[in-house]
Formats: sequence, C-alpha cells, structure tokens
Amino acid sequence: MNGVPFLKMNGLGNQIIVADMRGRADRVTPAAAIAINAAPGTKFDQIMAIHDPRTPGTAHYIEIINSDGSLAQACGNGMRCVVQFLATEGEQKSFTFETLAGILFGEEHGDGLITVDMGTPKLAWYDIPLAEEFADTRKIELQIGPIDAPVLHSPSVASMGNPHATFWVHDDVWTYALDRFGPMLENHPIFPERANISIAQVVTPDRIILRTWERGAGLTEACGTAACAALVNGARTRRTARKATVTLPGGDLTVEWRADDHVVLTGPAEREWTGTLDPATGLWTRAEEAA
Ligand SMILES: N[C@H](CCC[C@H](N)C(=O)O)C(=O)O
Repeated sequence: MNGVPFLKMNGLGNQIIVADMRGRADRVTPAAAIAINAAPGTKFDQIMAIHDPRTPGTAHYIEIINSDGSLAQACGNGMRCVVQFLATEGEQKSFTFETLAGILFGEEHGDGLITVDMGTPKLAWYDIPLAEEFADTRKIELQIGPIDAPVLHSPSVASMGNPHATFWVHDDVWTYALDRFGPMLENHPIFPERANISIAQVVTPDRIILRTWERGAGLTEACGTAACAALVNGARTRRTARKATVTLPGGDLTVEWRADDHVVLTGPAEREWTGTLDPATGLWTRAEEAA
C-alpha cells in the first residue's frame, strides 16, 4: 500500500484524522475520505491533511476534508489536533498554517490546552455566502417548521472561512430535532455553498450552549468554527460578551473575539491511535494506541 502515517484524534469528540502528507505531491482524495468512513472500524468527521508549505518558507498547508468528501475552508477542532500532532514531534510548540480560510496560528500550552487564532470573521452577505442580499446578517429571513409557528427562525450568519448559521433559542437546545432540521437547512438554497447549522442558547453573556449539524459531516459532538461563529454572532447581537465559554455536547471551548478582530479558540485535543492510510483509495491499517 502506498501509505501515509495518520493519527486518529478528537477535539471534544469531534472525530479527526490527522494525515501526514509532508514530502508528497499527492492529496487525500474525496473518494478516499468517503471510503474510510464506509469501512468498519472508524468514523471521522474531518481529515486534516498536513502538506508541505505551498510557498517555500511559509506555513504548513492544511487541507480539510469532510466525511462526505467535500473540502472545508476551516476546522477549529481539527486545527487544535494538528497543533498537538506537530507539537509532539519536538521542541516547537507554536506553528503557522495556511488554509483555504487564510493564515492561522496555533500554540500548545504547558497545560495541554491548545489555542488557535482562527483569523477574522466575514460578516457581509456575499462573504458568508448567501444567495441574496441581506444588509444585516445579524438576523436574516430564514425559518423552518409551520409558516405561522416556525420551530427555528431569524438566524445570525457569519463566516469563519466556512459558512455558519446560528439559530437562537431560549430553551434546552436538546429539545430540537436537529437531525431532521439540520440537513434541510444545510442544503437550503439561501446557502449556495451549503452551511453549518447551529442551535444556540445564551445562558449568560459569557456562556453559550451549542449544538451543531455540520456541513458535510452531520451531527457532531463539537464544532470549533461554529463555536467561533456563535460567539461573534452573540457579541454583535448584544447577547454575549466578546469572550465566552461555549458548551458543546463534547465539552467546553473558550472563544474570544479580540479587539483586533481575530477570533481565538482554546480547548483540548486528544490522541487515540495510529495507522497507515492510502490517500488515493482510503484503504487503511491500524498500527497502535497513540502514546
Ligand atoms: N463541517 C465544516 C468543517 C469542519 C468544522 C468543524 N469540525 C470545526 O471544528 O470547525 C464545514 O464544512 O465548514
């Protein structure tokens, strides 16, 4: 097998495969991503493929592939896993990356938590993107459920390089059938590139409870960029402060929208087991439990 080493990880239960593609000219193909998830033995939400810098002397290029084979511009939990993967290789603990969302920075702290600067949010309708013009993306006309009694409506939308809709609710986020509403909203024509769909309950100005149906991956235990988008949307609709704890099904993330407009995400990354993967076919073999 024409294999590359990979490490199965998770970021608060967001299932991540870190594939080490450094020194290679090929890529993990969409077909490989679909095949891996179809095979028994592992389920993942995203593959984070680490490539050599595209521009010599700059950052590792990180390609992000959803479990449906689609490319994503950004992945907050996955970036923390990449930082942890690289930090374990030696003394360097802070890194610069190039992604489709731009240049990102990440650092592992002594306490094992990892902070990633996810860049600046994009808030104009054409940057989300939306299929039609909305002057104010803090609240757009979109609803689901009976026309006269919508179940979810009037979301705030933002991009962290990838599109997010944050639906605000005042009650328990678990009372909503996100497994049913998620795919309908993910594929709504208002989102020409689809969208990640979140339900957010603001408990206090510094605490958000969040559940997410991810574009290209479905219900996940955690979505880092959704946590970033929810905090940005919460702050600009005056529901939250500019820094908050976001509680996802898999655990807590700390998100801050700094005065310099960068959004910074802090949380854990967990190593699980190692293997070898054929990036063209998705055939893989398991090696050992990760140290
Ligand atoms: N499904 C997302 C990418 C992964 C986002 C999520 N896993 C995160 O931690 O940010 C998208 O297609 O935009």
